Amino acid sequence: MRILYFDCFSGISGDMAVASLLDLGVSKEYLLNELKKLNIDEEYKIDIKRVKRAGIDSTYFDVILTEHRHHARNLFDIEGIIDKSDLNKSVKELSKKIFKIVGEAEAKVHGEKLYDVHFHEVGATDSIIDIVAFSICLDYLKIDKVISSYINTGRGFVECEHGILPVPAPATAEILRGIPIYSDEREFELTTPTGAAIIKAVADEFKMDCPLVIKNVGYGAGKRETEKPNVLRVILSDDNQDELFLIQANIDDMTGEMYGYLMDKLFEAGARDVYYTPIYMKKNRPAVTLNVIVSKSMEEKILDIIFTESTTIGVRKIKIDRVELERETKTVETRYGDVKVKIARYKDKIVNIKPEFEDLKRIADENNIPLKSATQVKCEINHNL
Ligand SMILES: O=C([S-])c1cc(C(=O)S)c[n+]([C@@H]2O[C@H](COP(=O)(O)O)[C@@H](O)[C@H]2O)c1
Ligand code: NI
Repeated sequence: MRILYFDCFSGISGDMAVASLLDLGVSKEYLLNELKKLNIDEEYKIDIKRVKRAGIDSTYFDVILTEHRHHARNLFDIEGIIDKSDLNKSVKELSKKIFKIVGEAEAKVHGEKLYDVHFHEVGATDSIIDIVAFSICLDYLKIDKVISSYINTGRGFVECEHGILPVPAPATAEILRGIPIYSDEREFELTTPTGAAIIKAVADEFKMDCPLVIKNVGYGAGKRETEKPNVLRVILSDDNQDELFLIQANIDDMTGEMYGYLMDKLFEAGARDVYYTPIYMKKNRPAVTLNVIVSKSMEEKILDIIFTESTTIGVRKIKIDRVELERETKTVETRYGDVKVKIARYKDKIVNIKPEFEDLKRIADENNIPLKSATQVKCEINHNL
């Protein structure tokens, strides 16, 4: 599984997000060629260079506006530019999802209707390029899961076209509802509305202590130099090449509460799977087999938990092989909103299309409809794919 972890200890902005993915290895030429598909070349130039932030060599990405004409574009105009382009479907969907998050927050903060919000003068082109560039880079990396740290927003005040705003800026605060945030002593805006919308749109989870097998690390520079490194760090974790083991133990002397706790701990520590099977052991004792599937790099951490949190004094370890289908995750628009869908292929043919259960659950809750009805969007998904 390819996991991308966003380490937002100095926050996240649109520029930093794009820069971090370029630093991770996305082809610069590929990104620039894809961006041409937006057909707004005459409005901007792109500056990509290497800079140091508190001694860390990082990639810097900036959009320089070449026109001083004001493009007071609303969400409808921006969706039109994206839809008319030859960008691929996933890039279009993700770009529109991010823009909608920014638009909804601006609408809420300024008390306007979503499609009445005007993305501001300079902001429009800049945000279009940041958001679409990010979507192109993420699509290029073919990531299975995105995890983010808690978000450092910065603190103090920021001056922008509105005048002076508190940090996090009102739109940023609105976007980050429900997401864990914090700030340190730095009196700057570390997370911008665009950065917040990007992370909200793509992160499947927000957690600080995350087991990762580091394959590659990228650093995207923030605009200003601060004492602490003002960079967004991204970590690519890919344990697909890792050897896999099935660890088993037969246990007849634990309580149900202990089994529940043990399973939570094992998943948190990075087990690929944990399951219990009921068995009868020696002396006719009803008991349980603990089964844990784990990659070699996580094995020690998992054994530490088994031996401290269960009563077993030994385990069996079996090396296992897997046959995995090629898979990709797409976001599909439905009448109830966006749903993530996992598509699996066998010999180049689609053999399975599965909407994320969590998204169906959200649809059922938000629309106050039975889960059974939410699962009926499957037909719509097949049609819109
Ligand atoms: O232009 C507008 S409406 C605007 C609104 C807000 C609100 O919080 S409301 C904040 N800002 C500030 O503009 C810059 C640019 O942000 P990007 O996300 O476009 O990079 C940033 O300082 C925002 O806080 C602008
Ligand atoms: Ni605003």
